[in-house]
Amino acid sequence: MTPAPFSAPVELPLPRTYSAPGVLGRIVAERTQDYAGADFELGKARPRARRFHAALARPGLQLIAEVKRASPSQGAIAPLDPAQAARSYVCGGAACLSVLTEPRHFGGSPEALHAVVAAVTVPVLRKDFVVHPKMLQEAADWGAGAALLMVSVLGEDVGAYLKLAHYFGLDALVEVHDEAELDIALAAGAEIIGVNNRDLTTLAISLTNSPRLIAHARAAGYEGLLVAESGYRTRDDIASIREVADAVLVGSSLAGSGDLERAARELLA
Ligand SMILES: O=C(O)c1ccccc1NCC(=O)[C@H](O)[C@H](O)COP(=O)(O)O
Repeated sequence: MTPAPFSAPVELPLPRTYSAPGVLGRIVAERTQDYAGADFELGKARPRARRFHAALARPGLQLIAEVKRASPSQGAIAPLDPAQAARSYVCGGAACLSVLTEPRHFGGSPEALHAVVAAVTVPVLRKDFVVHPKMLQEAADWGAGAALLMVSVLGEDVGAYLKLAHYFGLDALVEVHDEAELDIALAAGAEIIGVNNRDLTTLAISLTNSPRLIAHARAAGYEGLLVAESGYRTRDDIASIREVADAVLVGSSLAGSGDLERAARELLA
């Protein structure tokens, strides 16, 4: 695929304190503190390879398999070796990988991302709670092909973060949970929208959320890629999004399965 040239001048999002209710609010406050006063210089624009986008745009439902060792909803999931987990997921048919880099609640780390990028050739998403421009620069420096941007955290600032992700050569998975957030993602020009079934303030999951909002996005004329996220455990679970989503992002059920390659293959069968 020909790299897309970067043209627009970047509107740098000013680091500021974001807030959110519940568990999400606690994590966002911690990540804001982690990056307070971070050393950040914009530097040069980097070419966009759009490999993450291309991998998800292939025909059929694509799998983004997540390297997830723990979570607020499950506690400890599995003491995965990131590189080994990544190789197993790819052998099981994953098109892309998602790697958590948040350390306190998800057992993630920059090292996990480095290890995965070195172990496989498929594009890798940096999964974190982006609250500072430095986090996108790090994602690019660490070899990720994409970063997560959450509308529930960034609100209208997601547009500026999206442009910055592109400036750094990254694709962005812009995550929404309800209609209002979807409208913000659409207005921001998101090329890839993820619909989370998990309400991150209560941690409750509803598998009807993704198909509902995916239908809503398509009805609004959205032609970008749509990813269903969270709570999927079985082939039956993904039946409702198989024909409507471009990809499904799965973490806990694969990571905790004991046989990651087989679990990924069986989910996609
Ligand atoms: O997974 C959690 O408990 C969680 C809690 C608070 C904020 C975010 C959280 N998860 C992040 C994710 O988006 C999921 O890791 C991802 O969608 C995969 O979900 P699952 O397959 O249900 O592990």
